[in-house]
Amino acid sequence: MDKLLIRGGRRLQGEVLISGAKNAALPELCAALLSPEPVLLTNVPKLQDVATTLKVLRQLGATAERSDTATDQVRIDASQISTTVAPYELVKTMRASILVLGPLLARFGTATVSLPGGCAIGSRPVDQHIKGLQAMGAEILVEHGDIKAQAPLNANGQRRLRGARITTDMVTVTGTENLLMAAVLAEGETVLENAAQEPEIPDLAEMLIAMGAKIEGHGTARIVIQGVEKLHAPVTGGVPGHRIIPDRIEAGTFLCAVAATGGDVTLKSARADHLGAVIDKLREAGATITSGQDWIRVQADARPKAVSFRTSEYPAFPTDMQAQFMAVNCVAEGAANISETIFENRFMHVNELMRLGAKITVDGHTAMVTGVAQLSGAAVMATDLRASASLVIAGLVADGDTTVDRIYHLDRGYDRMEAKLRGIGADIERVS
Ligand SMILES: CC(=O)N[C@H]1[C@@H](OP(=O)(O)OP(=O)(O)OC[C@H]2O[C@@H](n3ccc(=O)[nH]c3=O)[C@H](O)[C@@H]2O)O[C@H](CO)[C@@H](O)[C@@H]1O
Ligand SMILES: C=C(OP(=O)(O)O)C(=O)O
Repeated sequence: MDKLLIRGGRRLQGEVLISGAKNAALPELCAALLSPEPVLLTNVPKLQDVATTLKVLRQLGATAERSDTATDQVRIDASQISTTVAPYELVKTMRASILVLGPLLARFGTATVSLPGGCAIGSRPVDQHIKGLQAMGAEILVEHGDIKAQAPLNANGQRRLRGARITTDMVTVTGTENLLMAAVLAEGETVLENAAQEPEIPDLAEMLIAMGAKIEGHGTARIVIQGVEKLHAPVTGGVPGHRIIPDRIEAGTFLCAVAATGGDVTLKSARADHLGAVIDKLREAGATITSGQDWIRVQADARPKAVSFRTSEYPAFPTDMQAQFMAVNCVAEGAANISETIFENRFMHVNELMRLGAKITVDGHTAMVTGVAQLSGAAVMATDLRASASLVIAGLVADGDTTVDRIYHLDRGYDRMEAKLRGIGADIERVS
């Protein structure tokens, strides 16, 4: 199994190119199931989760291939689907496979998708996805670990979802995405209240609009969709395809790395307007951040100051940045509280950070971090995707060697992280 070996203490300097967003790529690859025409996506990150999604689409009978020449491009042809069943063997490897449920049910009137189950960060039920689809007339049976869904018969004897007004009990990102993708081909109007506003939602909506969907209010808590009969291949500004937005969490991770180690790094193809809460907190920590339309520069010369924060739905501080910012606080001057409000078990990185000498106590949903002047390198183990990133940041700033084991978690969501870090001066390598 691969590990990362990091020799800490290097200042980071230079430029990094940010990849397309994992959390936009996954629903958008699944959205290709909504059309019989081939869908081209560009700026698709090279991640294990993307490879898994392509496997899920191929298992359904679609062709889904990355271009050999333009390697950020993926083409999906879902004109010939052989099954509408997504089995446990695939779904268990990636929770986001649940995102095929809405598109399959909307276009084919039937879908069976294995229940994803929980993961290291929490129990993560999908009850809101199911309740929303039921409000659209779907009959849903959950048995033997599968969600078996069927759309109602309409006057023409076709199985087609019906538009509905749906208010989810909580803000759910993939729940909003699944219901949005279901609604675009439903009969009549759907109103999604309490919708998630994360930037990946408006990006998905823009892709669907480029395919002929009628959507308003995306990016707000109330999305209104008028269902259409069919969708075509996406065309953006007269050009075939849809370009995925930059990954705000990858960008935020690099910003935190520089805030912790010190340095001067410019992120290219990065959107500061998607990272408002994180940038505010990094400025509070003492970093200087400047930005343009598609770049962000971070300069950090002194030891960071500890900063308290609380995770919440967008536009507040993202839970997917909590672990990485905790790593910054671990080496900061002073003490800070971090409250996690989205997932019940997202402090798995704490014990590993403590192996590196961090001073952290956890009380329920709050971690209290007292910065230390120096972390010391050690062998640590990744427990989930962002926990892995926080251990890499801590390793970059620690004294001596750190090895991070189980980096398959990191590979799920970061595109060649160690190569990008090496490009800005980090001493980091992948070892077997
Ligand atoms: C692929 C993807 O985009 N993943 C992101 C998505 O995950 P994901 O979409 O799974 O997260 P949700 O927004 O759905 O979860 C928010 C909270 O709602 C709860 N919940 C959700 C749905 C439901 O039916 N019932 C329910 O109880 C969850 O357990 C959690 O406590 O948003 C999370 C919150 O920003 C991010 O951390 C993940 O990176
Ligand atoms: C929790 C995350 O992803 P997923 O929802 O795919 O597990 C993440 O990206 O931090």
